[in-house]
Amino acid sequence: MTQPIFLVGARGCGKTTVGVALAQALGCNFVDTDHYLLTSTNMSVADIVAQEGWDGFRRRESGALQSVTAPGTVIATGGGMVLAESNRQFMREHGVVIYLRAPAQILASRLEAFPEEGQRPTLTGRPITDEIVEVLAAREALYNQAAHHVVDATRPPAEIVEAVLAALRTARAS
Ligand SMILES: Nc1ncnc2c1ncn2[C@@H]1O[C@H](COP(=O)(O)OP(=O)(O)OP(=O)(O)O)[C@@H](O)[C@H]1O
Ligand SMILES: O=C(O)C1=C[C@@H](O)[C@@H](O)[C@H](O)C1
Ligand SMILES: [Mg+2]
Repeated sequence: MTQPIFLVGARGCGKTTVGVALAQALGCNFVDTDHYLLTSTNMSVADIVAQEGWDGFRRRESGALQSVTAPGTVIATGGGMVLAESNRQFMREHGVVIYLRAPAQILASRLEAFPEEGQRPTLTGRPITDEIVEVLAAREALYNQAAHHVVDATRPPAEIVEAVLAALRTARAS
């Protein structure tokens, strides 16, 4: 697999968790746009948003997407990467895009257990578990638009990796 693989989906769907395991299974590199921003700016998402607002963060994450995209790489994107049409188009044109889909209730329970507030500051001013319902409703169509494949992300990570590998095999065979 030389084409980059982009994982998209809401906060807590497992892009980072699954991405690490998928890269290992494929013998690929792994990068995470949120982690790339953290190390390249030395600021958390919350720091960037406090200094530059969400618009500033969105500009930086679009830049991060371009910087990390390379052959033989699994790329975990930030939950809002799909908001920009240019990012959706870039991912579809440069690689295979996988949407890890899970319902709001499951996302909320994962985020409640591991909030990581520095990396997931509130998007709406409401508590993270409340806002996930409205954020998912607003973005579901964008995740679907961006994706070449949609994978059920409610299962354990190892099973999700298997489902992604199966989707990639199907795509290669057709
Ligand atoms: N398939 C899964 N089953 C159970 N728990 C999971 C699964 N995937 C991820 N988790 C847990 O949910 C939390 C969020 O996962 P992760 O950080 O991978 O999500 P993410 O999609 O990268 O979120 P973000 O968009 O905020 O970066 C973590 O604590 C992780 O251990
Ligand atoms: O869903 C979102 O808009 C976000 C998800 C995280 O991955 C981070 O990129 C940031 O907290 C924004
Ligand atoms: Mg992540």
